[in-house]
Amino acid sequence: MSLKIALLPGDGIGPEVLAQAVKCLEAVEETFNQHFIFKEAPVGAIAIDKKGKPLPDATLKLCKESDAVLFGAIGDPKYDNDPEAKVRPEQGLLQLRKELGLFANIRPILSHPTLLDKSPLKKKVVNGTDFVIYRELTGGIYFGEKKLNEEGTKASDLCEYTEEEISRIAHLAFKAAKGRKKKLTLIDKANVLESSRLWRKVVAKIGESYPEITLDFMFVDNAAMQIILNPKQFDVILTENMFGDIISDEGSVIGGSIGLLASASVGEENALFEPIHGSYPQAKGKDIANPIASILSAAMLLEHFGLMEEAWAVKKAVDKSLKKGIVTPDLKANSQYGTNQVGDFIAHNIVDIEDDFLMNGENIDLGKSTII
Ligand SMILES: NC(=O)C1=CN([C@@H]2O[C@H](COP(=O)(O)OP(=O)(O)OC[C@H]3O[C@@H](n4cnc5c(N)ncnc54)[C@H](O)[C@@H]3O)[C@@H](O)[C@H]2O)C=CC1
Ligand SMILES: CC(C)CC(=O)C(=O)O
Ligand SMILES: [Mg+2]
Repeated sequence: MSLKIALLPGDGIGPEVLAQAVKCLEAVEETFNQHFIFKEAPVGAIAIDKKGKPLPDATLKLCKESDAVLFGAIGDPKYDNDPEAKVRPEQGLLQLRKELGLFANIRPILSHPTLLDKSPLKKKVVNGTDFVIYRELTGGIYFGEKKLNEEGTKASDLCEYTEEEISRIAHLAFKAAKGRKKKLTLIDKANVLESSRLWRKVVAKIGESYPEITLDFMFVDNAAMQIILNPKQFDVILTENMFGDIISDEGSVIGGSIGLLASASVGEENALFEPIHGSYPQAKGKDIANPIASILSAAMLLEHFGLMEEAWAVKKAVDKSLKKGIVTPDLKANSQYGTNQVGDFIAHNIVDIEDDFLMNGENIDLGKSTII
């Protein structure tokens, strides 16, 4: 298979972690005889500096012409610390999601057996956690009308949803639940927000056509507590844009580091893969950022195109780095391994699935994920 992949490194640690994902895809090319055509383009703060806007036209064009986008991260303190800034790196990512129609952001949250002591939560609480968040990505408060009065003393952001926007992601989430533990939890704030009441109504109606799925509802404030008290109760979580953003960072505490969590953003025609973390500017250029979230995002890209053996090989190599302790300092204080070394180790361990089977006699189950 030949795939055109747009690489958008972005800002901060984005370029460093994305480079490790590319190394792994190059190892997949060599090992499995696949062909990837990589083309790179600026986005975020670097694009504002170079081209005057966070999503230059040529970057958007490249993404539209590619089979998939592999994204690093965007964001820079010079904008975060300037409330008056007229243009912001984050607008580039939001515009890209909208333009590509990426309405569903899929964020798997898993505990890893060798990392149970990395979570501040009790081992018995996190052990066996395996849920996935379906976060609506192109609607809600991040995209609603923004207002600031002339005096600069009153501001508002509108949260709007249509039945259609809710329904298309709800169907994806119900279908995902069918292949999992058959439970779907809608997280909302329907006791207060009109938009959440529409979510409940639409999702309950759609649930009638998925009778095998147990549907329940949870208010987001309670959910924020339940995710760290009893994460194993969840299977598929469906939620709106901002709630999904917040609870997924919270969920990363279960796995031991946000530097492990990958995501896929999908729509009717396009797909983008990115870590859930941001540009972690404090770590830029220090070779300490965990590249695994980016590498596992590349594995999700492979899965998206049905390259299951290839994705499995990447995840297996990630597993090996975790088991052997070849990890960045977020997972092992004073670790001697940096972003690049971890990336090299994982890339070198992407081996042909048949060889691995013969060497280790392992019972390989391609349908079962290790980290993602
Ligand atoms: N998708 C994106 O590109 C996103 C961009 N951002 C932007 O990123 C910038 C920084 O935002 P923050 O709130 O500090 O979030 P962040 O996710 O960049 O960092 C928060 C904390 O998470 C940890 N962390 C993040 N990535 C890591 C990695 N790969 N390895 C190890 N530890 C890691 C670090 O402890 C860091 O202090 C802002 O400008 C923000 O707007 C934030 C979230 C998502
Ligand atoms: C920076 C935001 C636009 C995005 C974000 O925090 C996320 O998608 O997790
Ligand atoms: Mg976020």
